[in-house]
Amino acid sequence: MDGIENVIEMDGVSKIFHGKKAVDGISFKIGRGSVTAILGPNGAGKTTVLSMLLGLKEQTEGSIKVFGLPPGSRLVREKTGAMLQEVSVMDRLKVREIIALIRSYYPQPMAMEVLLQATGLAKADLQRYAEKLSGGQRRSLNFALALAGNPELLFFDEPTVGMDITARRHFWDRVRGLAAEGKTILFTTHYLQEAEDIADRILLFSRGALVADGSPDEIKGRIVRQSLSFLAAGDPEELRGRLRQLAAVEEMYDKDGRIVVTTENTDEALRAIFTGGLEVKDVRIDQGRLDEAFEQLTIQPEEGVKP
Ligand SMILES: Nc1ncnc2c1ncn2[C@@H]1O[C@H](COP(=O)(O)OP(=O)(O)OP(=O)(O)O)[C@@H](O)[C@H]1O
Repeated sequence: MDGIENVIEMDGVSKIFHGKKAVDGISFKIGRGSVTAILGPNGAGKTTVLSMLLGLKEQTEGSIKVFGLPPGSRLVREKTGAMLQEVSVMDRLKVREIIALIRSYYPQPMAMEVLLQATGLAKADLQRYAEKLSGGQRRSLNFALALAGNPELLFFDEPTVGMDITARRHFWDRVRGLAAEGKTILFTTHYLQEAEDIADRILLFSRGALVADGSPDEIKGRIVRQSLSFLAAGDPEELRGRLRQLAAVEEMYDKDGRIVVTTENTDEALRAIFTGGLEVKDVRIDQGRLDEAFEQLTIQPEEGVKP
């Protein structure tokens, strides 16, 4: 242990490619033993952030520290493992030889038995040539290579793309096992459910910027507006006019023949509606979901027309 509490520190980091900002003034810290998801749509800058943290790309502005050191330093590399989107394994070598080679680079590699168990690679796969592996087996081999050095910090870039549901579940079960051992995990995904299910913290990226940072619940609580919907029991125009006067009502629109109002506090809005004697019927409360939050935060400006 090196006594460093924050495994990762990014401060005001930007990356410019040919005059275009792919990453725009990002700052965050990642504590030891946490499982963090970088969530965002295609092109949000997720892979670029991982590449900078791995020392594969240099930032244009800002400072990046991993274990208190510049990314890519030898000491950092010894403590880090990564599974990236580009799956390239060394052909003409057997799986056992590739793993042995990568293990040999590290001072305290993970024992072969443990490695097989942690990644789901079968013993029989070890004798096969990498080029003969199926897509799923190649993923397992890449997972094994990421773990070979028994790293403290693991990066996974969209790790479950192309995996079927069973493979995905097994993968995340194994990652949870690694997290339970105290490893720090940072992964990118554009699956909301995955981020919500796996991570204890979500960094939400949109167009290169960090637009929300918190636990899945905090993110929901912060940005998901609750809504009420109902039918008009009397004159709908009069009802709309009176709803506009209520402080608890933020926005109002029609959807599927119902009047919808958004509010920060459904209890207060309901109380105002009933104590004011507003004529409503068939009232429904919608708690809001993370998907809506995601859409709200990552919506492109040209699509950002309010309903
Ligand atoms: N080497 C490069 N040269 C020029 N532009 C780049 C380069 N790498 C990334 N970009 C641009 O930077 C932006 C962010 O890309 P990045 O790959 O980091 O996004 P991402 O969130 O990982 O997306 P995806 O989910 O599609 O992998 C994109 O607009 C992309 O076109």
